[in-house]
Amino acid sequence: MRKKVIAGNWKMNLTLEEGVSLASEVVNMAKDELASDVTMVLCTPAIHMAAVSKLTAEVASVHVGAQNISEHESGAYTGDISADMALSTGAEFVIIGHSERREYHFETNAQLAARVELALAKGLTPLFCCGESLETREAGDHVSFVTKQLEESLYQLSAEQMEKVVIAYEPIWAIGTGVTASTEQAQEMHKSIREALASKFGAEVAEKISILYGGSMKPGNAPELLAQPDVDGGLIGGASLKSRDFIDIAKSY
Ligand SMILES: O=C[C@H](O)COP(=O)(O)O
Repeated sequence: MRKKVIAGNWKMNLTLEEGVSLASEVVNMAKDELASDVTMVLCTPAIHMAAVSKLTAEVASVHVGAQNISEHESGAYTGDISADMALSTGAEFVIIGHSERREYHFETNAQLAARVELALAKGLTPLFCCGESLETREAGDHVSFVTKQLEESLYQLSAEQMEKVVIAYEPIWAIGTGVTASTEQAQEMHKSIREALASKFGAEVAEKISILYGGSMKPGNAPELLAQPDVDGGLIGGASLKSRDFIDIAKSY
């Protein structure tokens, strides 16, 4: 049975006070309403993580994640945060390779490979993001593009390491646009990702890996997306900033 993961990516939103208030609402609703087999993750801005971790400690199903870590352990990297720093706040997950970081910070697949390895070595669960642009999809190259992202950032891992990674497929054209991938588009890509992982790491490993969908997921479209056989959860941006919507998505299973 694959882990069901509903992760919220707050991106660069909310003051510390607003973030604590949102996390508190999510924790209280999760306590009252959420099935125990759903893992929720709040990927907050770095400065919120310690305070939010204190709140999530009250409920076993809600965890904190960082939105990024450096591939360096420590040193003169102004503005970056290390895996150890994230861990010291109570974070257990980390988003690696979000398309916004790939685009605005020019992160490369090789750099992301190093971050995934460091996260695993330190005991953080990587939420590894992949996904194609509209141009790539319209050219019909989406499967090969995403497969290349996996090859260049994950194929150096051992099967034992790979089992600990969570993948998030986020078509760039669906992020923050209100346009969601159709259930067929999502399932096609999730199945392709699982097949690629099976051919590299073996079917048994691939079957254990949770593959999340991200891109305009909302309470209205979550049930049909989450019902797809290879969709094991969601990485949610905008709708994770509203406690009611976020919890309702998690209840869609
Ligand atoms: O990390 C989350 C994704 O970028 C999805 O964002 P969105 O739900 O606002 O489209």
